[in-house]
Amino acid sequence: MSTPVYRAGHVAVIGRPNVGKSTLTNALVGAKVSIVSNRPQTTRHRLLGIASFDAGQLVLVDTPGLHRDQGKATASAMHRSMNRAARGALEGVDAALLVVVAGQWDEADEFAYQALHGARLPVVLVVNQVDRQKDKTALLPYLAKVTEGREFAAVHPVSALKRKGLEALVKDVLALCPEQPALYGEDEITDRSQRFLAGEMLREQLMRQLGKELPYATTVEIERFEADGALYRIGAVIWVERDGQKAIVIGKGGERLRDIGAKARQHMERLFGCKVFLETWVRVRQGWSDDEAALRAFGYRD
Ligand SMILES: Nc1nc2c(ncn2[C@@H]2O[C@H](COP(=O)(O)OP(=O)(O)OP(=O)(O)O)[C@@H](O)[C@H]2O)c(=O)[nH]1
Repeated sequence: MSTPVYRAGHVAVIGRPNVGKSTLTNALVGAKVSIVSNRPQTTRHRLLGIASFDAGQLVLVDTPGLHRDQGKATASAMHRSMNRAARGALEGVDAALLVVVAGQWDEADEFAYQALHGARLPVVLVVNQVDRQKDKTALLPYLAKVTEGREFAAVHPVSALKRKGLEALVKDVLALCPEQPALYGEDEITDRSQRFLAGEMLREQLMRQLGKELPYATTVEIERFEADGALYRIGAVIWVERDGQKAIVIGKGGERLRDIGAKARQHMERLFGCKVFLETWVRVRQGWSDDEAALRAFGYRD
């Protein structure tokens, strides 16, 4: 009897906001949550989660270079920069999951597809949220339309929320990964990595929601990270350099910071699988980026 093949690889999870990337990642990672972020990661990839199966391991990564700019680039400028950006961002990635919402295909979906295609990476189309489609007969024509003239290594209608269709998806994605041993241990979950991840999730929301307005010298420090039964109490400081920047992050009536915190908390709860009580403060520390001690405190130096 031949030994079963074990495959492992890095898989980019790409898609516009709210399509269900986090839900999908979490569903794939499953109960055996083994999120590791204290290992050095290439700056190009941000680790989302590690999904381990009998037949292999998928290291799910986000590739920040692939997100469409919030600004209004012209189509041609966008196309010019796209392939270059995609190639860089996707270095070391074995396959990509392009997540879309069943029944929808808009400009942002097309942008992501073109970027992935330009990088010559196998793209698996994940048609998510099929459970929300009332008219089940609409799925086939939709699939025919989106696959026409586009190349996908596989197409999988799924419901990340209801965990439907994931087994077949995993099988096809693993098939695109090289035969090699697991890249990470299955039980590397530690408070430290969760603490680190909490900071990353807040940082991600700052980037997403502030875009170009995000002051360059912004950093996140997790001051407090306590597990209180099934509740995590997390206190985070967002450091900026000037009062004006503080006002930008906080927004009118504190609305912006509230939105940023709410979304970050939602992601933390999903990834950690428990309730999170998140408190955030914006503090000003002048010239912190020049200050060696401050950089050390924020984890920028050993
Ligand atoms: N009905 C249904 N809802 C889903 C499914 N997948 C995700 N959702 C919901 O869609 C919303 C967005 O899901 P997320 O996983 O946060 O989406 P995301 O792509 O990670 O969003 P960003 O972080 O903003 O990019 C949440 O309310 C999810 O519960 C699904 O398969 N079915």
